[in-house]
Amino acid sequence: AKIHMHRWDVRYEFKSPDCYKKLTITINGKSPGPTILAQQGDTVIVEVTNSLDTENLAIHWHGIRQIGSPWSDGAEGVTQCPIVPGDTFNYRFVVDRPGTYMYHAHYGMQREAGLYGSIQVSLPDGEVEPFVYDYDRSIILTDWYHNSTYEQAAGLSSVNFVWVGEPHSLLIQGRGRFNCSMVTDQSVCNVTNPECSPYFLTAVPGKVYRLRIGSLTALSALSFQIEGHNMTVVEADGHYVEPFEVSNLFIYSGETYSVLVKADQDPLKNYWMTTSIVSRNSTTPPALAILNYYPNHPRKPPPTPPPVGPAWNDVAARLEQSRSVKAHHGYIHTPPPNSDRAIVMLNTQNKINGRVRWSVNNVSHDFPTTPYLISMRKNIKGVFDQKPSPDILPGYNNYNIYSVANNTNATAASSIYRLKFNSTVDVILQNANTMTKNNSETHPWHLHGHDFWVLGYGTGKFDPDEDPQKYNLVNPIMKNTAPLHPFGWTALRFVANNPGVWAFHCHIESHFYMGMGTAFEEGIEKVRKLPSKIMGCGRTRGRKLKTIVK
Ligand SMILES: O=C1O[C@H]([C@@H](O)CO)C(O)=C1O
Repeated sequence: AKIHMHRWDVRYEFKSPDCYKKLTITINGKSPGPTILAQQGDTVIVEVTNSLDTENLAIHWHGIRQIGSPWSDGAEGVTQCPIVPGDTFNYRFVVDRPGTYMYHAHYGMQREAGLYGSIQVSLPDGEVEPFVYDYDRSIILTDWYHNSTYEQAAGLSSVNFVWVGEPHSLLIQGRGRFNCSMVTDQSVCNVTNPECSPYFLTAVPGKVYRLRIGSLTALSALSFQIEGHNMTVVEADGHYVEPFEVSNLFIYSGETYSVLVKADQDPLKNYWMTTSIVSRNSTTPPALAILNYYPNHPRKPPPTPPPVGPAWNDVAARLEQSRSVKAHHGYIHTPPPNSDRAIVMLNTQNKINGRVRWSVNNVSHDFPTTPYLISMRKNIKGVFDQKPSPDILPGYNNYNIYSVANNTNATAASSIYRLKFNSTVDVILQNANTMTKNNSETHPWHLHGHDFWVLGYGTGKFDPDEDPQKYNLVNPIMKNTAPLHPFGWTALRFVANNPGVWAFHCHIESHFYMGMGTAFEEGIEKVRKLPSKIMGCGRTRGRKLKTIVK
């Protein structure tokens, strides 16, 4: 196994990814940042220098389980103190499974300022994938706001709630196009800026392309489509999928998919690749990229109008595609037949102390200033709420998921779930109506430190007697992120076998910021000695000195 050493300098720079000039977080001058390439079993070391000057930093390696290195997970408040301006921090982890992963900032709402990139882990020498292709490309889809994360965070957490609203544009691999005619100042928005020229993928006629598509949107659920070409889904979150064909790929923030595309259309023209918003009635226009048939000019616009994405409110189509994602027949990890514990997580929008928040079982999550991993491993008392979050909302049976949420009992707390080491845990995510009439949103839930089996998706309210009998225990896909569809439920199973403390949260940046998450602790006593570099905040600060003074 090899060791890959990366040195990253993270700073703010003015960039124009959608032609509009905005302060963007870059890595070594780039957003998206450099792609991490490694082979299964390799060690990756990323030496991160925080040159943001006035802002803390933490970076999460999304989909990497961090077995034996929970302190490298990069979840600020959970596994480490933030990297303060000017400081350097080494992330060191083993990439133990082949597949498509991502990295992104995990401090405040920093991810949406542009700190993200791809991780590609290849198979060991001599091993092959269960599908063939000629070339592969990584494409990360994001949505993009011209407002600063500070402005957004202040609006979300004030009593006079200001919602972030719909994004200004969508980006395909860091490139989009804002309508500059809405901006008078040419120096702020200029369509001829090369930074916002459309992304293109050059295809040699007859060849097969593996597109590794990831989504790191701040808010939006997306559909991705290529004019005139179907796509065969072959990988999801690092696991092989029993291949199925789609004309559009639904993808939620935090997910990755590999699709195969054959360049078998008219080679004399180029084709549109587009991504558009679903699940919200958005005003944001689709992003356009070009599938360029060699040797046409890559900027030659396709002669036809871009394909229109699916209807934003067609939940059934999205549910059906979610259900189609199953483990590839030669690569099934069979889940344990039963679970030791089932946690039903009711997702609600609430008002707490006059502020709009999101809750699970009436608990809206607040992060403690002392990271859980450190306080639990070092037995520092009194830094987070010890009363565990409930496994089911008291009165759940009478909760009407279709009525406007008015459960005034919700509180903000830093409590988490403690799991028995090696136990099998089911999490049933249950959606509900928001505080807006006839409204329920899509929430992609992401689990750190594990892959879970997706046992099933359902509509309406989960029935604890009937629905588990319909779980797919035969060939469920394993993932690290799965959508919870409007007014529906999603059932997940995982084995709590990775010593550490692991965040579990809605991957929508603003929802996570508004409390939509929690954490799981398992086997904390098995965690090796914590590196001192993760400390320095909250009650982890100056501990030795304190003892001496006493
Ligand atoms: O958290 C959210 O708040 C708004 C809306 O529910 C209240 O303005 C919205 O669309 C969200 O997803």
